[in-house]
Amino acid sequence: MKGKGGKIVNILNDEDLNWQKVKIKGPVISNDASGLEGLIGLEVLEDYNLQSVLKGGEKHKTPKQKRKEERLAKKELKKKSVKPVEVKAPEPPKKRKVEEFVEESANESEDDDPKKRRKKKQQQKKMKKISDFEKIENADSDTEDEGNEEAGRFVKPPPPEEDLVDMQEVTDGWNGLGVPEPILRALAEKGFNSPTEIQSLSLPAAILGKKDILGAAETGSGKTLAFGIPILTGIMELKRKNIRSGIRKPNKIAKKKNRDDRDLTPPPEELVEVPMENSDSEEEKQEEEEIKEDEDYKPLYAVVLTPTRELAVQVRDHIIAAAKYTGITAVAVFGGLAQQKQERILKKGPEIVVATPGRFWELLQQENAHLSKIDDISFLVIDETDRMVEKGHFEELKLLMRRINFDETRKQSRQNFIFSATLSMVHDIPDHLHKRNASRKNKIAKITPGMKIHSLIEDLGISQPKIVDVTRSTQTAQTLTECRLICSIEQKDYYLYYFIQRHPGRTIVFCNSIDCVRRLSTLFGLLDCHPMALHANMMQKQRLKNLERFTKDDNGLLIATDVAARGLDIPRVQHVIHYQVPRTSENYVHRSGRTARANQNGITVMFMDPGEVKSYLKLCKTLDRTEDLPLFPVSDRHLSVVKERVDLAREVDKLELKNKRTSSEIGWLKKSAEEMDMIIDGFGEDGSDISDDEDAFQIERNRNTQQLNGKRIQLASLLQKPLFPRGFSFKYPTSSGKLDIPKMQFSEGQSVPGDNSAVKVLKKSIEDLKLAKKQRNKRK
Ligand SMILES: Nc1ncnc2c1ncn2[C@@H]1O[C@H](COP(=O)(O)OP(=O)(O)OP(=O)(O)O)[C@@H](O)[C@H]1O
Repeated sequence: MKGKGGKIVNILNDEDLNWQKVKIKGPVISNDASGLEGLIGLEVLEDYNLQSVLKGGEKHKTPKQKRKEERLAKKELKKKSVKPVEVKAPEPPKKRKVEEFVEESANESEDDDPKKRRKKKQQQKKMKKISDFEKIENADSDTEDEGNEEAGRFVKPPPPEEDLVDMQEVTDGWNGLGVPEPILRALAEKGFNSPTEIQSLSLPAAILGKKDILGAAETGSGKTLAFGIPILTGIMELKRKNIRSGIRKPNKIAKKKNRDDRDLTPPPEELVEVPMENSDSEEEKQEEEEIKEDEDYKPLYAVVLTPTRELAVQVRDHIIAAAKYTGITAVAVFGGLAQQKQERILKKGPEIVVATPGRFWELLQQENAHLSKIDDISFLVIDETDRMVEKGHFEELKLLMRRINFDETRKQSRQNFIFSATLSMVHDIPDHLHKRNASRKNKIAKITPGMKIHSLIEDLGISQPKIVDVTRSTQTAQTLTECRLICSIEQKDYYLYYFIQRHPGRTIVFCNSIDCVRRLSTLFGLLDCHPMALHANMMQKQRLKNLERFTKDDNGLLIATDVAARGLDIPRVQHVIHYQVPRTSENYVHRSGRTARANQNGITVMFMDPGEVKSYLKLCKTLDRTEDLPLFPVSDRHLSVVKERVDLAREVDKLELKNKRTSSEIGWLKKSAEEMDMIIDGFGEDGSDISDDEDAFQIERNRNTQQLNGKRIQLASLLQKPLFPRGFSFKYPTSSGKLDIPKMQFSEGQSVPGDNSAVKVLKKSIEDLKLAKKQRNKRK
């Protein structure tokens, strides 16, 4: 219907449409105060296209009006419980059926029979799960489309049909966990046919139940994807629903608490809204800008915090691999790299940020626009949590938690993931407290795993998480073989060289200090073992480079501090050597966990000198070990050759150091002489050496150099000879005193046969010892 002179006239084009005049009783020009003043006639239009009417109308609305109308429409729809009409591709009949069933069942009046009622409820629950899963599946295609429109880099052609069939077979093991198809596709590509234990227990609670997860599982058991998959699934869901944040609804208590808090605490000054008197056009302009900003808004959905930089890079890579077909972006932000570069990366608005807490907090303090959205994140992960909450280590984490937990509603609508291999590990009361306990009434009790977990939940402000603890009482991976090697401090270098030569393979050596890493790196460099160092005082670029080189070398040797102990997932690490007994049981578990990952075999050898026995016993107690770790067998016959080489390398190292010192002393002398305008013995007026024979410094330097060169040549010729000659048989002393001689055949150019691994050698030696013991007992 239109009135002449009304706005609607402009909306519809008179020439195209079939307007019909309406006969009105009485005068055509109304002037009778009946509310129709100015009306000169009526026309109706019955045959029209609603879309064009709406579109035409939209043109004339201010953004404010539009938003108001949208709000009203939504309210109206809510009242009527009608879903908003979306232009959708027709859904496959099966999926529609499931949803209809759920809705129908919900609307049906309840049956009188309680048994039937229960059965129906269970059925509804089951169908709801399937429906949720299918909704997520549907979301994938939506998300991909969004990605396609937003950025060309996310455009992915649909997989060919035969691929889909194959993929379904491959990913059968993931059924019923709520993992959407694009993620399944990426998992299939990686050959992950079924979930690991921690994944299958956490995924349904996280994806379908939207629960906080507190997960503890052995090292290398796939914890990264146990939080990575639910986060990616959740982001896909939020994107599909066009929701910026809040994966779950906050409860009423949270809302009330928030209201109460707000009533009690005055808002910070910067949050006080100052009413502005804007003219209409100014307001409209502002709103238009707001809308534009809205369109450009890139939400930060998830933040993952890790204790080390290398781990941040690795977690990002794992997430990116799983997100390959989702269009979701993830970046890593950590200290030691150019801040500007990281700011540039953040400007692109990645949906997931993996970070170390220090750099994250630093950027937040500088009001980085993207990271400031942390208040609105939907997912928070604290990886290696027990390490992250250690006193004095991560003050920034506490500050971050205080900030994001300030708003109770947001806190409640955020999903949290707390993971570590040693989350529930507890320690005995220290000796000094034991003594104090004896004289006290109020005794200090040992903390239980439950208490530890509870205190973590309290510290981090997490609500009723699902606790998934699948760690074994021994805390280490099932496929890990553990042993020790007793020797003096002096002998440790010999045994390390022996081990590396005798058992080639990717090896990580852990030390308790940076100095020790440096010394060993130099020594084993001289012994041609090509070690890579990793410690906190290295340049970050070098750290990453060394790690990369190590990863590429099948016989790589990494010498590191505990900075490499947690989380690093380097494929096919065969040996982990604790050059010193680790300071904590947690460090032992995490260091050892760099091998025997993802059900692969691996061995860990702890070198211990007599001074370390006490630490070793403490470690055994915490790790619930009732028996000593077995001793790793070493063939003493070859230690003399090993010793000769290592000693020579040590001498070369010493001489090199001496030479460097002499050179720097000469340099310092020259510089001082120049500054004081002096001529000193042994140098000409221009500071040049005048005679090598006359100057004491020069004489010493020359002698050193000669000696050094001689030793270098000697070492080089030794290193050219095979350490274990061809046809050599290893002999290990047994407890009976007899020598056990394993039969081995060495091929040309191969010092140790491939199948003679450290694990096998140890197992064989354990069997032999058992046999010898049996025989001894028989004789008795
Ligand atoms: N479902 C799966 N099937 C096969 N391999 C998997 C699966 N999930 C993860 N993995 C692989 O297992 C390895 C270990 O995973 P991840 O690094 O997540 O272990 P983790 O439990 O976090 O170990 P840590 O405690 O040392 O940090 C990785 O190489 C990962 O790609």
